[in-house]
Amino acid sequence: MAVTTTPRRFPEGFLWGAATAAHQIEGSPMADGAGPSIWTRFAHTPGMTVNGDTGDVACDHYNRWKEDVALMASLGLKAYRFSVSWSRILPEGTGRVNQKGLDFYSRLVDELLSKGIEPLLTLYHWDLPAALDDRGGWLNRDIADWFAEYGSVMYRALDGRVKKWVTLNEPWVVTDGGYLHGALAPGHRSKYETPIASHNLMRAHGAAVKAYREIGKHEIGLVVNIEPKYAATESAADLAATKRAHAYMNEQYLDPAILGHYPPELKNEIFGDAWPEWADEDYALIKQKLDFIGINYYTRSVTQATDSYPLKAGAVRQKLGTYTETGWEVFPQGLTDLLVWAKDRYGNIPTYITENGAAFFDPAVAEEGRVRDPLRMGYLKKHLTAIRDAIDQGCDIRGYMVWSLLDNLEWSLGYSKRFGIVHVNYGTQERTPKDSARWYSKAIASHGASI
Ligand SMILES: N=[N+]=NCCCCNC(=O)[C@@H]1[C@H]2[C@H](O)[C@@H](O)[C@H](O)[C@@H](CO)[C@@H]12
Repeated sequence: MAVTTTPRRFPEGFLWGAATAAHQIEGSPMADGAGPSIWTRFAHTPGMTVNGDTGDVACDHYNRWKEDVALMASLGLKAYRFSVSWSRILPEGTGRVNQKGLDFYSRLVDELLSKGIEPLLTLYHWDLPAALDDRGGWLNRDIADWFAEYGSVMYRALDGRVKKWVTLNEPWVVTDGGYLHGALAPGHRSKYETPIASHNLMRAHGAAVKAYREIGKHEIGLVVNIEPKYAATESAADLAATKRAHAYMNEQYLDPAILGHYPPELKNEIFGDAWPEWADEDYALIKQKLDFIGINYYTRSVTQATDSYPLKAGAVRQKLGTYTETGWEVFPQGLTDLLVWAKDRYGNIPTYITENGAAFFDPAVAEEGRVRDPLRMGYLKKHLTAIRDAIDQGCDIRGYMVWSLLDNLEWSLGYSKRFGIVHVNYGTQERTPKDSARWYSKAIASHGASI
């Protein structure tokens, strides 16, 4: 008997797109009256990035935005997730608006819409205006008002043309990288600053959502990077470490945003006396109704007890695992597990996979103009299948944004890691769609049936 398999189709209206971030692709950080960001400063500080790489040129998207939108259209993208550089809009972070900065994003949005590509706009993707960092940045409680002011400028300018807004990209990485371990801008290393920065990020998120409800008429959400933690053994120590790691990365941001409280492990088992007592009005500000959440998924972590500070937990490399160029295990089942966990904990809020992708060593562009990246194609296939499985288990997944459209500046790792489905020759700025881009185009055109 012939076995008929229904095509692995995705829900009607599933939003197929790709994601980038301002500082990673735009270049020209100081053009047209923009102010410096903490990443302009950090990357120009000797030793902070691989090879001293900076965002001064990047993918020159600030000048090539029109051709990049044409490229997105040629791939059949239905959506494009990008971020706005706060210091292009408000060079001092607050007060004076730089109209030329606003005009850049207005033109970009109009071009996207003219090609039938839906814009998803992230207000904050790590590039804080340096002028605000000089005033304490995420350590200054006033930043909730500064961020709401910036958001309001953007809402008034673009709401309606932009119908899906994101306040923050990955508050966990901003805090863990920028304030605890110092690998990311502004490069602090303080157990005491970390909870304060994290809490102010969430207060700012709440203030920006509140401001949106006054001005906007569409949708706004929060994007988090979460990563399933699996205990390395059933020992009490490893189980406790796994619980701490899960609370610290996966619950720390969605819990206050949606449930109105932090996981108790943060104070009781991780930060201790470094965890301040927060006022009730802070929790009320943070807990604002969200229209959607964005989940950025890259990998899992098999977790054991370690003497790491202050988490006392760490990942165990899997002997039989497959790893990407950034040292992350390829584990698509983790995405299914995580989406089901989020559905059960947070009430099946409409969810977008706002980032998913991998850096593999890509060959140079072949003479016939091809870039063969079978490992990336396999990664995308497996993770889209994992999303299908989560949908079959009742998760309300509305779309998928591959990270990333273009090879780009991988923060402190500079240009040494390539996540793009489109290859960028940084010398000539030539874009070459990789095999994974061709594969992704087919997946979009077939609503996932070709996966
Ligand atoms: N172990 N381990 N864990 C993996 C933890 C992942 C944390 N990094 C991210 O999620 C960043 C996100 C960022 O938005 C983008 O701007 C970055 O370019 C990508 C790629 O790095 C990802």
